[in-house]
Amino acid sequence: MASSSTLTSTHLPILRTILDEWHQKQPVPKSFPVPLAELQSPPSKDKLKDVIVAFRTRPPLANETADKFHADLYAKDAVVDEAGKIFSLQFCAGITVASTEPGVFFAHIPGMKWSGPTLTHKPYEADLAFGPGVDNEEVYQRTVVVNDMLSLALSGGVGCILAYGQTGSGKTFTMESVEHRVARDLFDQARVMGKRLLLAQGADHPKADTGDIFEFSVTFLELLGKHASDLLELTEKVDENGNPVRTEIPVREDKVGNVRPNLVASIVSSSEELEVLINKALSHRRTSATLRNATSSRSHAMLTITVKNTLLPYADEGQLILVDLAGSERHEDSKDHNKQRMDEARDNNKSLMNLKECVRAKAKMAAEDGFVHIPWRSNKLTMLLKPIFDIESRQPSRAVIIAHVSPHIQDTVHSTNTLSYAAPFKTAPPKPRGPAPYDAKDPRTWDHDKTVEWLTAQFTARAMKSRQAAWNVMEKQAKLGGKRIEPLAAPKPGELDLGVDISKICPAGSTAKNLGVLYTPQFVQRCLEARNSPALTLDELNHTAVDIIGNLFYLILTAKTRKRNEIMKSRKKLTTEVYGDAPRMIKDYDEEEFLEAQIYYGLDWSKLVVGAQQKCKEEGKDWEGDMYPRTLDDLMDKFRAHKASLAAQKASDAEE
Ligand SMILES: Nc1ncnc2c1ncn2[C@@H]1O[C@H](COP(=O)(O)OP(=O)(O)OP(=O)(O)O)[C@@H](O)[C@H]1O
Repeated sequence: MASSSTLTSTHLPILRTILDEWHQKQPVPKSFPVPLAELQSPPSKDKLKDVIVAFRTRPPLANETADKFHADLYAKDAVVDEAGKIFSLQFCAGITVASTEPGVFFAHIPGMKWSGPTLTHKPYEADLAFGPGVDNEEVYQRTVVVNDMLSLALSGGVGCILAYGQTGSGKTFTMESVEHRVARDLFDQARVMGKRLLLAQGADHPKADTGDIFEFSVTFLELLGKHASDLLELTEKVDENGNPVRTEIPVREDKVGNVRPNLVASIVSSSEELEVLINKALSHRRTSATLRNATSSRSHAMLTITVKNTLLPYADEGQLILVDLAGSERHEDSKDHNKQRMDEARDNNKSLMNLKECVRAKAKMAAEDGFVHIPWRSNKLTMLLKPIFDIESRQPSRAVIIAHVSPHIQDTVHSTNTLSYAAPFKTAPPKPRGPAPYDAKDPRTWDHDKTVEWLTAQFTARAMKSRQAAWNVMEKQAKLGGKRIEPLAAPKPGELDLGVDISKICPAGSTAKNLGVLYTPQFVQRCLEARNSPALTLDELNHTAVDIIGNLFYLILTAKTRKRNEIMKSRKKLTTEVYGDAPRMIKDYDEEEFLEAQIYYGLDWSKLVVGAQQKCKEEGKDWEGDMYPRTLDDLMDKFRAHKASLAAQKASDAEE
């Protein structure tokens, strides 16, 4: 393979001829099956994938070809201006879009034989592929809108859009446009959703006209190498090179397992305010990038919009995370860097590799509906994306990754790296497997009748509780008056008023699996619409509905976790069968590694284990069989990540 440095502009005419011949033999490229104007609102949620991957290439920029060859005066198609300066060289494509949906890019890889230059054409597949003629609005509609990312965040889920690619390939161009469009659409969509929810509450709600029930806060974080800082922090301080000095923000898990870096969270209440904030953060990013005498591609920039539903304050907060990733660098690109730049490049590449592992694992897990370990604790970037990768999170999440490549043949080596990085994220939708065998503890296997029975039991328990509470009050009053009342008898059939019509919450044909994919506000809305008596006040019904859907999510999560434990157990059994009964503690760590980890944690070890045990007790979970092995797993994961970063540091020090 000829690298961009061995390829010269004199090869371009022959490469273009080979490419033309190849193009003539190819079928007509497939365009999008549904034109932009006819794009429907999001498909059914069952059909949405957890990870969607798109490729994008941009048009060549003016004089870019000449710049890439440092203006080769002897090129056959060089156009020279009066001053003798090359201002134009004909462009040669390094990428061809063969199909847009499903997406297929061909990378044209130049090579050299004794007989002259050659081209190899390698296909890469994604869910979507955007060629140079596709504008930002279409990219936004086909990635963010079609995949329902805004409603996901407004409904308490987590949506993440990531832009990946080589420096100059168009990541920032895409992400800035996505950010501005999100600012444009988010508030309108929030008002529509708010009005719908308020309507279900009753028309006389004070905010029924505006639908103004969401609160939005925004943070903007920059991760440069291992150093996180707040792009919204105003700073006057500059270092000796004139670079702005921002406070380093620690990125770590707190006691309850959240990763919430201490950033300035700005409250915004309109598209205009969000626009202003985005522009401010982007200008800080540009300024610091320019002052550092580099491009923005050296850092990851993460804009997080957090959404709180004031109508359902006890439901999870939604998040929309937009990440403009640092450009990946090849060793060749970084050979002239100073130590600091090399360290940054190494840290960036490491975080991008970890990100790849996590995204792949998430995509695989969703496609197979099974358990796959997601190593999100392995570095700061993936830790910051914990809500996307933590399999134990109850929040639904979805990620769209847009991989950008340069259109030029001189960049094909880089482009193939980018495409082979992102292509494995594309997974086939889960195969229809027929109904899973019934398992009383796994709602995903329940039929309609069992689901109705469970819902009825949930509402009955709630009604019994309020009946008991009402009786307690009566008994207390009677006691004060020196009287006694009859003990509370079991309700007669039909006597208990549940306050809702269960058949409206779970209509014919619907099962727990269908309810499990509803967002919390959707389930609440359904319950409000099914309200048929004043037995439950609106507020009580809101609470009860959030509790019940929470219980259902919990059962589903526990069923998945049980599966995880079974898989881990069977893995251990397999290892024992093959290797004999090695001196193992729980799972697959040996005693030596276990001891090393305990030394690393010191006194914190027992504090963390006892803390987890306490929490487990409070939550009524299984310690021995479930939470204890998991706690150890987590501690060992962190320890291994620490060991891996020490090893990487050592290796790079040795290289120097
Ligand atoms: N689809 C596009 N159409 C037209 N111009 C584009 C497109 N994508 C990118 N560009 C232009 O290409 C140049 C490089 O794009 P951009 O800065 O977004 O790349 P990048 O990958 O973010 O680079 P870096 O990593 O260095 O920040 C910019 O001048 C941008 O305006």
